[in-house]
Amino acid sequence: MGQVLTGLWSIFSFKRPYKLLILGLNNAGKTSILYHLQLGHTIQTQPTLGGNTEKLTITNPSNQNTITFTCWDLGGQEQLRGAWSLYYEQTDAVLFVVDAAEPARFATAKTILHKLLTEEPELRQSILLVLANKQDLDSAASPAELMEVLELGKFKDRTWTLMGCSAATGESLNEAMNWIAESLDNR
Ligand SMILES: Nc1nc2c(ncn2[C@@H]2O[C@H](COP(=O)(O)OP(=O)(O)OP(=O)(O)O)[C@@H](O)[C@H]2O)c(=O)[nH]1
Ligand SMILES: [Mg+2]
Repeated sequence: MGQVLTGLWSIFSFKRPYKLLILGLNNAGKTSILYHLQLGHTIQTQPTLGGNTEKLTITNPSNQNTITFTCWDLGGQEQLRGAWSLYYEQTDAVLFVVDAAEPARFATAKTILHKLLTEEPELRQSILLVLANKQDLDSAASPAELMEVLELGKFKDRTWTLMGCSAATGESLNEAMNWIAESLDNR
């Protein structure tokens, strides 16, 4: 009887996988991050021309819930960014990746990120995690520096955070996914 009830409960409490969109300028490290999360090690990447989609399953550390994500990693080259909006529908979380070692492109990254936050109705309910990637490089800006440059503090109505990470070493990638899982579970 207990098993039947548990089975029925799992049917009625079924949740669709969360949709995670991985965006950012080309060369930021989006694909490297996705596959490090999935495979647990660094892979060699090519610029993404369409998109990569992968399923990720993680355990929310605060309540041990198993959470499944459908992840979409889109190409960040300028001529490809116009197609991003085709993927916005029902996005639960945006992972916006910045190459922290390329200050010359911080202003462009900021413009694009602010546009996503202010001009895209389909992303209004999405939580946001900004990753300051390539922290393994000495020249990388710190998360605190990038926080200032990107001026995220003014987005008071949005659940967001910014973390440093490295797809080369795997530093902080699991913590990043844990933050997303906890934030979505608490929504
Ligand atoms: N040192 C270092 N290199 C990285 C890191 N993450 C990515 N890279 C390198 O940066 C380059 C671009 O990485 P990708 O993951 O392909 O970047 P992307 O954001 O997917 O780029 P597009 O697909 O063109 O949008 C590759 O040479 C990666 O090996 C990192 O954390 N540290
Ligand atoms: Mg890519």
